[in-house]
Amino acid sequence: LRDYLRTIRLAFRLKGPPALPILGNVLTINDFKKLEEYGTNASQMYGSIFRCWISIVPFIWVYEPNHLKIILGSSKISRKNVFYSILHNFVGEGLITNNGYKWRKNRKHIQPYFHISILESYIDVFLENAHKFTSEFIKNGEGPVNITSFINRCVLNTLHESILGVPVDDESPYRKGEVMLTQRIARPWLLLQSIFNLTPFAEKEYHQKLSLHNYTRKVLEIRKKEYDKSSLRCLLDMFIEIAETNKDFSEEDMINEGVTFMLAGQDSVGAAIAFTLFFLAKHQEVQDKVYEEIDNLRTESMITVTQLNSMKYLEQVIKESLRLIPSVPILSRVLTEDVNLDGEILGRGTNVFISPFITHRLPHYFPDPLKFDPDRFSQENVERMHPYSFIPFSIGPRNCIGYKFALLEIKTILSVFLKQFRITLAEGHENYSLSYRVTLRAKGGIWLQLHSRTQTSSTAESRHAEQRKPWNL
Ligand code: HEM
Repeated sequence: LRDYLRTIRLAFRLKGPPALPILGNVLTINDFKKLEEYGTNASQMYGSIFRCWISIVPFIWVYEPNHLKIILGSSKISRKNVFYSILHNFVGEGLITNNGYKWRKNRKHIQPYFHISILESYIDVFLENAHKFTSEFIKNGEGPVNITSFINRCVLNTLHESILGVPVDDESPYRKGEVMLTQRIARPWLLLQSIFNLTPFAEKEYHQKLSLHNYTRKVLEIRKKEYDKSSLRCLLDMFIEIAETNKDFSEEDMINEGVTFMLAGQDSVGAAIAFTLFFLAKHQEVQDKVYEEIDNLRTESMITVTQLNSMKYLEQVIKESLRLIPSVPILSRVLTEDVNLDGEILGRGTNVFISPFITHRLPHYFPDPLKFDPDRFSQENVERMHPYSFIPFSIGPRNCIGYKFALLEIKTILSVFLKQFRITLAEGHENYSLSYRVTLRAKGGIWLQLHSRTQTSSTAESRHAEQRKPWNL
């Protein structure tokens, strides 16, 4: 109670958007235009921190890189808060939602499997799915096309094979699924589990979780039967290897983490690819430079980590796109110690929102912040950048474990696709409007016009598929 009263006193002193009695600011969560406006102008409107109210609970928004260094730089200062416990209902208890010993133990076990030398083994899967994705348009014409659902399907297939080790089938519950978190925040009485349990949403969520977990359990059984230590094919195989030597990594851990990785790597990557394509279609001169970089690569049958790492300009473009539209625009934490942010004391127990979206638009770190300019990420500019000013994958001990995986995947898909097609924006779709459900997305999708770069529609996909071993389910 004392911690709560301290935060209330702080919240009354700080500036923030106008709030309704009892509801506070929760209605804004479905007002994407307002969210975008606050996100873009926060520092000019409110200074270096501001408050909002989720019903009667104050949340403090923190976005200055020096403040983020204090909060995200150490796992002792903050922990994941009640919103992540709500996500337990969806993803189960995995790296994203856990705190303390459970999180530390699993992160330590899994981290080595995200070393670049191991990620290399996924590149075949990335490449095959990149060719499948691209060949859909070779077969079906050049548009205009809403590219979003094609990207999402490609990303789902890629994850299914690299995390679970099996291709997507009709039974896969990962094809659908809906996070209830934002709906619950918009109706804060649903944040009380006992009330939420009385609603049909609770039952839907329960069945969703059950099917995700049951399906993953079934796949794990298959992987166990096929397990061959000398050729680990997917992340579940690696989990089996961890469990062999670590008694504290149980079957439940494998399932919870399997579900977590499947959900963490989908919409985040899908949004990053879709928005990067949008910006490339809008900025032809940038697209030309990317094409120049990938033109020399022979991506038909193989691609290596070295080649992917050599695509420096493409990486700058992806980063600039993630700066403007970070797939995960808001994180949340509760402080476990008092912190002093330039003279403002945030007490233990204070809930904070951390917003990559706001940080990435701070004009004192990114001049002319709304301008799409990949040169911000040239090597010399990056050397001068505050390390906590660009945080699409978060930063510190709880950063995204999958960020290298994501960058390799995104680069593979984009380079194969852009080698085949020049893209422009479809008529009438020159702008996007944002919507938000834990990740950002383009309302109505991203519409592109495709222009084939080669007249001979080489069936690179089939050539590549011939070289890969078939999946033996
Ligand atoms: C563009 C793509 C991606 C973006 C922008 C992204 C962003 C993030 C962010 C911001 C966090 C921190 C979340 C928080 O603190 O609440 C995070 C955590 C995480 N991400 Fe990603 N992610 C991406 C792709 C992936 C992929 C492909 C995977 C898995 C293959 C993945 C797995 C995870 C996991 C397991 C965590 C929790 C890590 C921990 O707390 O130890 N992510 N990601």
